[in-house]
Amino acid sequence: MTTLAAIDGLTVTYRRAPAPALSGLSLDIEAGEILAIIGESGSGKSTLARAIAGLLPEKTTIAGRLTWPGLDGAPRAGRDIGYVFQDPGSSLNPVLTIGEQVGEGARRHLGLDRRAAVAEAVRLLARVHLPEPQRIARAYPHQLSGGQRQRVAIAAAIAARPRLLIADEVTSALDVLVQAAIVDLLVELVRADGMTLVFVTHDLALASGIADRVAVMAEGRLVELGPTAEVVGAPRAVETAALVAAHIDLSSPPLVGEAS
Ligand SMILES: Nc1ncnc2c1ncn2[C@@H]1O[C@H](COP(=O)(O)OP(=O)(O)OP(=O)(O)O)[C@@H](O)[C@H]1O
Ligand code: NI
Repeated sequence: MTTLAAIDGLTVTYRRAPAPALSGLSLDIEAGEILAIIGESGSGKSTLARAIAGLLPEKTTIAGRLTWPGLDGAPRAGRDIGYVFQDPGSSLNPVLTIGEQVGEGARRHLGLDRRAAVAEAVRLLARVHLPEPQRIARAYPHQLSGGQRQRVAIAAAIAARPRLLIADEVTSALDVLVQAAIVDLLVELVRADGMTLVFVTHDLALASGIADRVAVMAEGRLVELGPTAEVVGAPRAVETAALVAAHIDLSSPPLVGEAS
């Protein structure tokens, strides 16, 4: 297996924060894997995701190393890494058409002219299974449902054909059926293109349904990392065990690795 990104001793302290949000975190991301990052609210999942993508705010103190053995050099923002946020309403520009914003990445990074970029946008909108992609390309974000907007955000994130896609709680604002469809879409896209997916969620069931490996975070530290079935079936960290137990208490569908 090729290592796409190697994180070594990463410590992140936000400006004026009393304590680091990430403390000495080490983790390799393998090329082509689906890696889920789970943990309670405030455990540092989004901080890790943003650190990997180079999206931490200015004046954040960052120590440790992040290297990219799987890339030719440092990743280019928006090109080598695609990022999908929780709320597509805030990541999409309300005054640009869907086609303009999805085509923008292709125009900038793949050197397409305006016409070609619009055609590429329509192709991408079809890839994320939006009905009538030609019509949607001419629409504005407010004319779409939340699930459709999230599909648009995914199309925009993959427009420059990134090696790594980071999805941070991309389904938590959606209802359950739409959640499942969006997760299926992400898996379909990363498998088809050989992309690597970092899937951030507080939902262990959602993570265990798709991930090759699961990383469990607590209080800014990595407390467990392993193949999904092992982590879920035989948790070693108390924090993982608590997440599994909380899931069973909710009597949701069985997790991977549980006896049914
Ligand atoms: N921009 C920021 N400035 C200061 N502190 C921050 C900032 N963003 C996050 N934090 C703090 O860093 C810690 C980790 O937050 P982070 O958002 O990474 O957690 P998370 O696991 O993604 O949580 P959630 O599940 O709620 O999204 C928390 O204590 C949070 O309050
Ligand atoms: Ni978060």
